Amino acid sequence: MPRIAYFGPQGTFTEQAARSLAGDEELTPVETISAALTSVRKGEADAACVPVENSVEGPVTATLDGLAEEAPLVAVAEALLPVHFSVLAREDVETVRTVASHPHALAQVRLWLERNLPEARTVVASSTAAAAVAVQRGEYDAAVTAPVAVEHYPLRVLATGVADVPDARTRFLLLRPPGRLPEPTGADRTSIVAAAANRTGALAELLTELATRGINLTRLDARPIKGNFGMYRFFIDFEGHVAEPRIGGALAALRRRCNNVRFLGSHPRADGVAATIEPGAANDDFVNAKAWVDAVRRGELA
Ligand SMILES: O=C(O)C(=O)Cc1ccccc1
Repeated sequence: MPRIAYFGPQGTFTEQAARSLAGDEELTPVETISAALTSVRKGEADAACVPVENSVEGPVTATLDGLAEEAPLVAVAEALLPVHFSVLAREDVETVRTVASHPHALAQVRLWLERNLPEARTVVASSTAAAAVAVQRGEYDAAVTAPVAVEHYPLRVLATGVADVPDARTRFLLLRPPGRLPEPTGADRTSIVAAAANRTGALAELLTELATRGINLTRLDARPIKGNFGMYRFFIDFEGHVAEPRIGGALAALRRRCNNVRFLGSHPRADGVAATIEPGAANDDFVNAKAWVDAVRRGELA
């Protein structure tokens, strides 16, 4: 049976995302984002489900770095989950002195913790569910978890629906080895990672290639290139699908201009928001303009 490795253990937000993206695949929890990517690269799993960004803390750096290096993987689908947390504690705990969770979860409940558990020191865990496991084992007093965690880890529920930012969301990717791309839908996202040349204006030139083709960006993150102090690679998401002429043209231009470009996928957006098409930037505009140039080259038009 095909298998999806997800960032676990059981009861993470990523498991929820993987369930929403899975068909008949079996879901297998793994301990880290990097282990999920590795299991696909080794052929132990057919796909990996990992978080990529959230609206409070921004990028999930383990995912970005993991996609820029080693064998290429491409995103074929995404899920967008509203994120609010439960706080779970062991039955025997009277005063919560330690509260564990994934760093992105701790960042999203900082104010709530200050107000409601002022004596608690925060401790970073590999995931929200790993924090619940550690609480069960007696390592910490409480965990900030996904709402489903309590079904796997029977702890005392101190609070539910906890979120400093009410509309917080996290986006998750389903990643596979390169293969057939999802069909374009008109509401797609394309992702790349590129290392701009180290000279004045290089990033501006790269972005101009997108802007002049009427391509709307949805995310831009810089990450250091390890072992190369001061050098960065840029993760760029934008509206559209590589099958569309304006996106294909932009990727070709980036390939010419950048030291390194890696295609990270074109797939339907989870929110279904259709691409903004600027005047002159629709598929037909590109196709017709190319047909005109071809005719000029054949000597048929002036
Ligand atoms: O630890 C988890 O449950 C995850 O899936 C990562 C995460 C952490 C915080 C918010 C959303 C996703």
